[in-house]
Amino acid sequence: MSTHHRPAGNGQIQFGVFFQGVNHTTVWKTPESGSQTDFESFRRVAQTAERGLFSAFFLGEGLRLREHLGRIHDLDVAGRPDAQTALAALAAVTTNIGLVATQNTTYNDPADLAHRLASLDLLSGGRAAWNIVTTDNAWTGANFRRGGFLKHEDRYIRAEAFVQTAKAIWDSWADGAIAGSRDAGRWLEEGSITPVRRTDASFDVDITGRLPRSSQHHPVLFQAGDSADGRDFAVRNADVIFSRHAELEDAKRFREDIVARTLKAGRPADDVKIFPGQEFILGATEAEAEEKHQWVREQQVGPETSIAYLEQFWGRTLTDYDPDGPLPETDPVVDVTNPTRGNAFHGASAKELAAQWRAEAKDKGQSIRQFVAARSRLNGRGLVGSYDGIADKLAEYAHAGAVDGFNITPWIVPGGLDEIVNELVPRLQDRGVYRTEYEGTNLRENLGLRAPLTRRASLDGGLTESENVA
Ligand SMILES: Cc1cc2nc3c(=O)[nH]c(=O)nc-3n(C[C@H](O)[C@H](O)[C@H](O)COP(=O)(O)O)c2cc1C
Repeated sequence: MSTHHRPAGNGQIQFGVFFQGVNHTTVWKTPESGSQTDFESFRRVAQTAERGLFSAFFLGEGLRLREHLGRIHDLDVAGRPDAQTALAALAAVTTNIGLVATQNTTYNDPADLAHRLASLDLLSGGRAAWNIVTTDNAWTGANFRRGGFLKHEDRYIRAEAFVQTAKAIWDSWADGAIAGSRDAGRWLEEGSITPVRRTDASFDVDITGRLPRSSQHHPVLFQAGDSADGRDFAVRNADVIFSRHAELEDAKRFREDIVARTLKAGRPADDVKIFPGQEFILGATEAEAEEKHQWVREQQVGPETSIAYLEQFWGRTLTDYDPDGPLPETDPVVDVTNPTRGNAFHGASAKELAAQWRAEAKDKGQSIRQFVAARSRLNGRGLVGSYDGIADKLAEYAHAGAVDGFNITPWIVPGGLDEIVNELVPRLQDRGVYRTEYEGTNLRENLGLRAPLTRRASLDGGLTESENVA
């Protein structure tokens, strides 16, 4: 792949916060841990993020409780409030931070979702964003009699049609749709709302948008999904990618791939921003951070969690195995690891994977628990170090143009951002790689985005020359 592009980043790092709600990557069992359903947790994280000039507060989505071997998974917290409801409440107690709702295109309907997102956008003063996902959990499909679980390729076909329809709904009100004067007799200018009629394999709709535009025209579009289909979908539709590629060299490779795809899609090289998820474990010194790191890993991967992790791949209960002993010698009872059950090894041979892991753990002298702690995806992504060391590291990311920001996954809620905002942010500002105030009044401006794709021709007469440079 070509490497001649100038870095797509602008030499700055922004932060978002990913309030995970449910996941074993948040430590929920210490006295400092809050509740994942208490509004106070959301409020405190969002307001701390805003004090730290974060661009976005981000919520995931799960439409059904997580399941494991046919049971509800409850080794960590279960249940979380609807993202848009939580964000609407947060809009009232924040003023600048963007409010990002993860919502899937497989089980929702465009007319309904587009309206709810536009409502959040208007009511928050142009701060809403939609993180578009397709959802890979088959168990979610069981909730729905209609539009149940879809094959991977079909999910992206539906996603494309879904997003095009949502955009058409958002664009259906002309800029001057509302009559300027109360004496005009009618509230709306004649012909100012264009009906949306679309019939394709996924939808058959005939609707009109129900709201005028917000100051950022329509919600900002994030995307999370890492396959080739997912990446191509992102460069056709999204403003920002929420990626898994946080480690520096991996982030650079991912950026290159996305820049190439973005140019191919006819967009300027820097048009799609990249925010990988990232965990920060900080301390005043390296030694302090390392000690905290060990503690956090022990909390995240308890004995039962480490067994449950392996069970996903073995396809059977392994509770008779000692978490402090070696990996099971028996082979998995499934042939292929099943991507629809929520793990990350799509289609790998379960037996081969087990043999590989057994050898790896033996080689390193690791117990089940140590192996899983080392393997847990966030381990590869965690940045561990002193305040100054991590600030230097992030400046390196900024100068390399590897990312536009990080979506921080706090390992504890609600206090997990305090140290980042109090200690790390000022050091980044000293290094000139972090904002000292919000630049704009809406999320699109604060992320440094151009106008929405559907609005560019009408605003600019097409892409300007500077937008076209690669
Ligand atoms: C960083 C990241 C975060 C995600 N968050 C969610 C989520 O909150 N809810 C959800 O249903 N899917 C989520 N997904 C999964 C996507 O919906 C998608 O189904 C999955 O990545 C498979 O698509 P892919 O094959 O293109 O990667 C996330 C994916 C990524 C990469």
